[in-house]
Amino acid sequence: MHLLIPAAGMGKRMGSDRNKLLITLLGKPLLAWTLIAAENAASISWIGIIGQPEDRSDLENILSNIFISKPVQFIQGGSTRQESVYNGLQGLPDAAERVLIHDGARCLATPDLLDRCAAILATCPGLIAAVTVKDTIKVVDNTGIVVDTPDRSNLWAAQTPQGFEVKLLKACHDKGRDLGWEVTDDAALFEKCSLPVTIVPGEETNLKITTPVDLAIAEFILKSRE
Ligand SMILES: Nc1ccn([C@@H]2O[C@H](COP(=O)(O)OP(=O)(O)OP(=O)(O)O)[C@@H](O)[C@H]2O)c(=O)n1
Ligand SMILES: C[C@](O)(CO)[C@H](O)COP(=O)(O)O
Repeated sequence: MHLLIPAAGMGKRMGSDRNKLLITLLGKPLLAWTLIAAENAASISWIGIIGQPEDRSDLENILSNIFISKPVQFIQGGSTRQESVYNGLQGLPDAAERVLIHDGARCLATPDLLDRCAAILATCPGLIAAVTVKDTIKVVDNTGIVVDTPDRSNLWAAQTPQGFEVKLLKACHDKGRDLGWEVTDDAALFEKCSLPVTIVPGEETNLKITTPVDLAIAEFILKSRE
């Protein structure tokens, strides 16, 4: 299975002055943890790291300090996650029929989650790892008044990995670019094209490192795995 890792963001919400994936977490750059999970996932045979050119030497440095036995390709990122994944899809080898996409920032995902997604992707055109929402969610209008409380049993929080048939996802990205769709994940493009996206139970610990508090939680989770 081919794996694309979007790693070309900035980390504005982290308040960082450089790509947050280069921040050290328990002795290793954040992205190293994501790459180690990919290395340990038996189903993954090829890794595409989507990064910004200015981070290239730091990303190469990360690779030289961990053991990765699988072929790794660098692909230039774009100005949004959507654009980065678009570039990633163009950088896939021609032989890639299906692809998993996993955020570099979700560095706590386990190899088991990647392998489960890869196995299920053999049976469906698109999938998304997700977890049920624990809080009661409110819909609020622009004056700050609650207007709705959706039924929680239908709500899932999106994670990555997300996986797709490459031909279909490429067509969805092309359509999205033509029509000016702006989305935060690839499953949303599939949905907008009326293609089915299967839910795969994700992991509660598979958080996206977004703000400084996430770093502290991630460190706690990694320590508990030692
Ligand atoms: N132009 C971009 C923006 C984001 N990403 C990647 O997409 C994933 C999810 O994005 P997010 O957590 O929002 O990362 P940032 O864009 O870095 O964060 P922020 O929105 O706070 O700036 C991350 O692994 C990030 O590196 C990317 O490849 N290219
Ligand atoms: C793809 C994603 O990680 C799913 O939760 C997420 O949508 C990335 O973008 P966000 O803007 O940081 O939510």
